[in-house]
Amino acid sequence: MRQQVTLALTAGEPAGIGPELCLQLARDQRQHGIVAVACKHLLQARADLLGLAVELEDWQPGTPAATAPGRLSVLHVEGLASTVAGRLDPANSAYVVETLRIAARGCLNGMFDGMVTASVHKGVINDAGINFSGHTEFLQELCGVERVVMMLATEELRVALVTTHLPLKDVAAAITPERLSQVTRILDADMRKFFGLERPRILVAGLNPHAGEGGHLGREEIDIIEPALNKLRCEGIALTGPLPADTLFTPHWLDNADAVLAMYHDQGLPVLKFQGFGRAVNITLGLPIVRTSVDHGTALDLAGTGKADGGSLKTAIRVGAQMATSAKRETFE
Ligand SMILES: NC(=O)c1ccc[n+]([C@@H]2O[C@H](COP(=O)([O-])OP(=O)(O)OC[C@H]3O[C@@H](n4cnc5c(N)ncnc54)[C@H](O)[C@@H]3O)[C@@H](O)[C@H]2O)c1
Ligand SMILES: N[C@H](C(=O)O)[C@H](O)COP(=O)(O)O
Repeated sequence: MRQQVTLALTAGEPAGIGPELCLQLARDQRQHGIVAVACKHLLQARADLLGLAVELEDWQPGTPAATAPGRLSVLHVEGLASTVAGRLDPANSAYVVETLRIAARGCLNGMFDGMVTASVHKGVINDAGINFSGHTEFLQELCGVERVVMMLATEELRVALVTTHLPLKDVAAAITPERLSQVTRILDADMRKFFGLERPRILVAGLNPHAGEGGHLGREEIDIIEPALNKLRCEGIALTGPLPADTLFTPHWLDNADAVLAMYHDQGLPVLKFQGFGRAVNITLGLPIVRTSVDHGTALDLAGTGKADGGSLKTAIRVGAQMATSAKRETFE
């Protein structure tokens, strides 16, 4: 019998905290079917290291995933070279990327209702000669869509980004009318689709200090951002901005908004992580599949200690299941 929602959970970087967070999760009763897409020897080795009594069960597509405490369904992925907690090994990188590919393809072909990702280490994947800037960009390419949007969210704040994993020196050139329009439309549409907002109210940050100070501190607001926002307003999207980013994240603005659209990674994410690190979710909008993730990285310093906090993974699973349920409802309506 097929469960209501079955999520693929990729365990991420083998040397990081991902494998143990998957095991920690399996200690409790789960509401949704969760299938760890990972090497079962890695999970067993980490369970042994931490003394976690979790029974790993081979999962067969089309069957219910384990939800009982102490049991975890696993879709085994071959190719792991080493399993030492805290020590990166480029020889593991192809395996890591393969877990993502299997989970994403499983979502595209209906085997899974969505995927939740533990963190990967972008550096070691690139060290292995694989061009990889993040799950977000990888899934955009795998799913064959032109644009996706990274959004991190807590219960109180949602922050989406116009640009993602880009060197700061390249950000200004990437803020084009076309990108701004695509990102804003995706943000508006997916907040309606997945979060039930009838007309999401979006605050848009400027790029330059003080949103350009009338052109004296940069012209991107006047030449690119304002004209693009004006066109989008004519489509019915509720936009405020461009606002100075330093004062945008204050109750005056946030109390009457549903999301913030920041121009670049470290304009928006430090605020979100200061507000809710450890309980936030990273969501990829604009994909034909549901994908959520944790708000933290591989935390190599904690791997193998059992001290990593699983709060964000729980949020990622809860939000992923909620989005998958909304997507299914839309399909059947
Ligand atoms: N979703 C993802 O795949 C993802 C997200 C962010 C960063 N990363 C990657 O992770 C790697 C390391 O990044 P970083 O060092 O900037 O960030 P990090 O989140 O791994 O670590 C930052 C600090 O937070 C702590 N921390 C992180 N997760 C924690 C948890 N669950 N419980 C308790 N403490 C926790 C760490 O111990 C460290 O002190 C990089 O390669 C980065 O690209 C991946
Ligand atoms: N920007 C994300 C964060 O800071 O949490 C992180 O790098 C993960 O990105 P992907 O989901 O694209 O791997």
